[in-house]
Amino acid sequence: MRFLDDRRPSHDLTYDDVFMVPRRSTVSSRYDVDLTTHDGTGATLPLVVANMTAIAGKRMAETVARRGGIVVVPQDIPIPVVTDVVSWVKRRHLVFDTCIELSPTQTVAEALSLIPKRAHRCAVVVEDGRPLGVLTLADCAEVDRFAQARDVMRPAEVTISADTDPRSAFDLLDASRAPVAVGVDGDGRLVGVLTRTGALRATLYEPAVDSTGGLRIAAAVGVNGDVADKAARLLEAGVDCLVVDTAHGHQDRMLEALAAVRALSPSVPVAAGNVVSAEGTRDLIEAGADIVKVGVGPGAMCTTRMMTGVGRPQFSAVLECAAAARELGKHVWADGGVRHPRDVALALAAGASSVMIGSWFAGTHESPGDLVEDSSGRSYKASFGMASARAVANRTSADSAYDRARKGLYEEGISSSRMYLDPARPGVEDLIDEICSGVRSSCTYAGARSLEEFHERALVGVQSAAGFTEGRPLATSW
Ligand SMILES: NC(=O)C1=CN([C@@H]2O[C@H](COP(=O)(O)OP(=O)(O)OC[C@H]3O[C@@H](n4cnc5c(N)ncnc54)[C@H](OP(=O)(O)O)[C@@H]3O)[C@@H](O)[C@H]2O)C=CC1
Ligand SMILES: Nc1nc2c(ncn2[C@@H]2O[C@H](COP(=O)(O)O)[C@@H](O)[C@H]2O)c(=O)[nH]1
Ligand SMILES: [K+]
Repeated sequence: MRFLDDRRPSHDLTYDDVFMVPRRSTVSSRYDVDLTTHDGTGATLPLVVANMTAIAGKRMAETVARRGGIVVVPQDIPIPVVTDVVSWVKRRHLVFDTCIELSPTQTVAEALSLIPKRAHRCAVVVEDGRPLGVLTLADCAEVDRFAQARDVMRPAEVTISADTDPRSAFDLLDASRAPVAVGVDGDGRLVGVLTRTGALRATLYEPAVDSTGGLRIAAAVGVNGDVADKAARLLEAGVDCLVVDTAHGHQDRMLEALAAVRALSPSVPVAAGNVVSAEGTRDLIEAGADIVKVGVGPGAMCTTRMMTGVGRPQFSAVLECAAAARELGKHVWADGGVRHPRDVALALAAGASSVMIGSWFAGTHESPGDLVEDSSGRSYKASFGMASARAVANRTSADSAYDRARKGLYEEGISSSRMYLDPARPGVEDLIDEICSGVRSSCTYAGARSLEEFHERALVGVQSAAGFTEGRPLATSW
């Protein structure tokens, strides 16, 4: 990456402060751009979902890995639960979504509480593992809440073998009025469902899979307690990347935790953070990190900068840390503060191998929380930061009352935030589509076919607040 006219600014910058200048290009299609990251995580997209309890659950993990990204399960989840989640995610189908299954006698009331948990907006009525029909929200409208699924369901108009190629599935769905294709195995047992858009996506994205063909997933450990034991159990569970995470990553306890993890000789990459300086990056790499997580204070749920004055504008932090990591043959993830596809593109231009996203994905069907409606009928999910009073209370629930009270005094995150679903993009895959379109297009403007070429060719300038505002679209007239 170069600054325009080699004018490197004397002050630090964040994403909104910068823009990219188009360059002469030989890339004639956005589909010619390869978004694979080469940081050893095996992701085919440069997207990592942040280890936040309100965001990174098993449904998110399945959905994101199917499109090529990777989800980090938070350190606050008990390890036996993480073990179950890892094995569940690895058993998911690579094309079909896992769907909600209802027995024929379950009620419409139950269906209505379950269907909003899936972006494909339906459930499958199943008997002895075989699909009987499909139930959508429309089928449940104006029906007695105690009516049974078998009396309200519609027949599965498109039932296909789970090894049907996605392009044929797309054509079948396009020619029908069915909301989903129901996928079955050779014995006619339910495998999952596929929407028309899902079939399209299956032709465009490549799932992030391990050597045995299971979807990839990462998990985090903190720096407290017996880090080596927790890390060993997560590796045993089969995680594809281990993340050692604490607010202030450039501290002795982190360096000791990394040494303990490295002593296990993990065969998967180890990520660690957070830091915002070249010195911090080098120290973490020297202690054993393959990937350094960069970002102090940019997160949407984060109050660190207001509480402490500590942090660093994220674009400069990523640029400096990525350069330091590259000198040592290692990588950085740009963690936090990403709200638009442009922010992802700029972090990659600055040299990040991947971009970590939390809150943006909180307001989607796939985040773990229940969908709630506000007084005006808009749907949202509740979210919270991992250093918020809510998360600290959860993390310290086994401590004595005194210790909990002591720890409860330190809060650096928001405990309750409403993340509204975008009606046009209510699923995480809709957001991934939007991000990938933006980033592919950024790469072609820079004349790059890969993320490495993008970093090499990106030409970045500094803009005023008015420059940023000029780039925003206008919803109504002046
Ligand atoms: N990227 C960011 O800007 C930030 C991210 N977070 C996220 O919140 C989650 C919880 O992190 P964390 O609070 O580190 O929790 P941890 O459970 O990992 O605990 C951190 C430990 O380090 C000690 N510590 C020393 N200095 C600090 C410091 N400046 N901030 C916090 N702890 C410190 C604490 O001891 P003692 O309590 O005795 O001081 C505590 O025992 C993580 O997921 C982290 O990534 C949190 C804040 C900022
Ligand atoms: N200071 C705090 N930082 C937090 C907290 N919870 C999470 N985080 C950090 O934010 C990113 C995600 O950023 P986002 O803008 O995409 O939401 C996450 O990975 C952490 O580094 C918190 O409570 N306090
Ligand atoms: K913030």
